[in-house]
Amino acid sequence: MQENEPKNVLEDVSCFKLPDHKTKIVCTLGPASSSENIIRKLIMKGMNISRLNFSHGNFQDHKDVIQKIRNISRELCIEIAIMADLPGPKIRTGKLETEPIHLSKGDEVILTTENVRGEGQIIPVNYKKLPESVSPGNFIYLNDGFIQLECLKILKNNVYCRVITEGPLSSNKGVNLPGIDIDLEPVTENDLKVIDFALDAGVDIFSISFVEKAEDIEKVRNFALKRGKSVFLIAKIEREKAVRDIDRIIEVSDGLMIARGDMGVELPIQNVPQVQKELIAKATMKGIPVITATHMLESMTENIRPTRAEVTDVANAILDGTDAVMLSGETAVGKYPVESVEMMSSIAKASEEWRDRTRWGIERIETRICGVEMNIDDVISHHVNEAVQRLSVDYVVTPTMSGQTARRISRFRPSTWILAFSRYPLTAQSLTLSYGVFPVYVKKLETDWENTVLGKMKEWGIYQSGDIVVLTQGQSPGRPGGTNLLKILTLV
Ligand SMILES: Nc1ncnc2c1ncn2[C@@H]1O[C@H](COP(=O)(O)OP(=O)(O)OP(=O)(O)O)[C@@H](O)[C@H]1O
Ligand SMILES: CC(=O)C(=O)O
Ligand SMILES: [K+]
Ligand SMILES: [Mg+2]
Repeated sequence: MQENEPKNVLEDVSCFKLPDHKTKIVCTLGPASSSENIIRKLIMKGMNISRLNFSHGNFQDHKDVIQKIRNISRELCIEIAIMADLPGPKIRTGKLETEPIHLSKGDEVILTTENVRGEGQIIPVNYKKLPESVSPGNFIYLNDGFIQLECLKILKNNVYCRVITEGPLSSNKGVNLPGIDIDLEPVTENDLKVIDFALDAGVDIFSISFVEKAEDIEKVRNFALKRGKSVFLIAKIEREKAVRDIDRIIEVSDGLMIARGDMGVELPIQNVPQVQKELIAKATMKGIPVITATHMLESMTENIRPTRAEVTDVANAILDGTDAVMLSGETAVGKYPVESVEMMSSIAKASEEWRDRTRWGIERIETRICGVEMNIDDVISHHVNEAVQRLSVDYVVTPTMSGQTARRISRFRPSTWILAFSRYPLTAQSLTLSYGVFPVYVKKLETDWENTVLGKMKEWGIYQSGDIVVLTQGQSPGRPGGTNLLKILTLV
């Protein structure tokens, strides 16, 4: 395992603040959330991971935001991970002269691949092969599928369409051609440039858009390795191909994102909930974090209160077993970014309390994990979970190199916090994504790690005589995957 520079992680954490919920919250930062003031509030209200969508904004903007997040994270002493979301081969509309424009039912519009600004009925699109890819009768979707066009005819660089479903359109919105084979590699040249930039800025968590196969993930990992960096790679599942090849993709991914925005156009929209449930179950079994994304509190982009359906959607994703929930437009461009995170946190808290009480869905997870062949890590994590349920355990404490042990325990969604100590910055960073895990980066974690950890707990004032702590341990703390001991301590 490669050791990256600890640019992006709190060093020698001297404070300890457990949130009141264990579900992790990802916020997309954008124009509505790039000021220090808003970033500070988002962190205080529960953001764990900042997502920078490199489909928008420029490198300088992102660089400034990265610096601000780091400064404020240090000031508040709260670990925040930064995730760079790669643009991928997403086809988008170009720049419109005035925006938004309204496309009305029955209108005729022209999608052009020429390098022009959108005006009147002309809408530029950034995919040169559009005219040869579509045929009359095909449907083309704009803006996450909210606008539906039917292709009428193709003339040179122009695709003439009729508006079937109307709606507003702005610059740089997604164009989807479900069912049509598009000749674009999932990891583009532009993506590699973004990775280059992000690695230099100390970002090493990436979400890879429009993944189709395991090789897409490997391409990014190898690219980073050549630059001497370890990376944490989240496969964004938003294409039918990825859903079909999910088992191979999971094998090589460090995490999954259920990218429901594009998924809801690329797949029949009514299949999204089932895919969500299956992906969460698969990721949980594998012990990798899964993020449920897009439209979670969409109406809060404009309104201070969400709909009942949205609140229920967030709660249901948590009850399905998601590690993290994500906000997109709500925090990037919305009117109420801070209120949106606050709302997420309160839904998470209520859902988790109810689940801890009723054990809703938990037995299903346990049965699944214990129903197949178990390895040593599985057995240890299963017994940690047993201990948490039978004794009134105050903390689960685990030293971790790759993060595996902490993630395996987290799979059971225990009601106790898992304090995960690592001397690997990327491990500490990436554990911010896992349900119920509180990662701590420590510079030194040698054979006497138990004293280091208990010392930290004393320093934080959470060491109380009579507390029960479950510790896991490997015989050689330097080796990954070697956890083979479980210790139950009553602190004196
Ligand atoms: N850094 C940014 N600068 C400007 N606008 C942004 C930025 N990040 C997000 N947005 C805006 O917020 C909207 C929602 O964000 P989101 O991250 O879901 O992007 P998207 O373009 O819809 O799709 P995808 O996530 O598939 O790239 C975007 O459509 C865009 O208008
Ligand atoms: C997040 C994202 O890319 C989507 O939902 O499509
Ligand atoms: K993107
Ligand atoms: Mg997408």
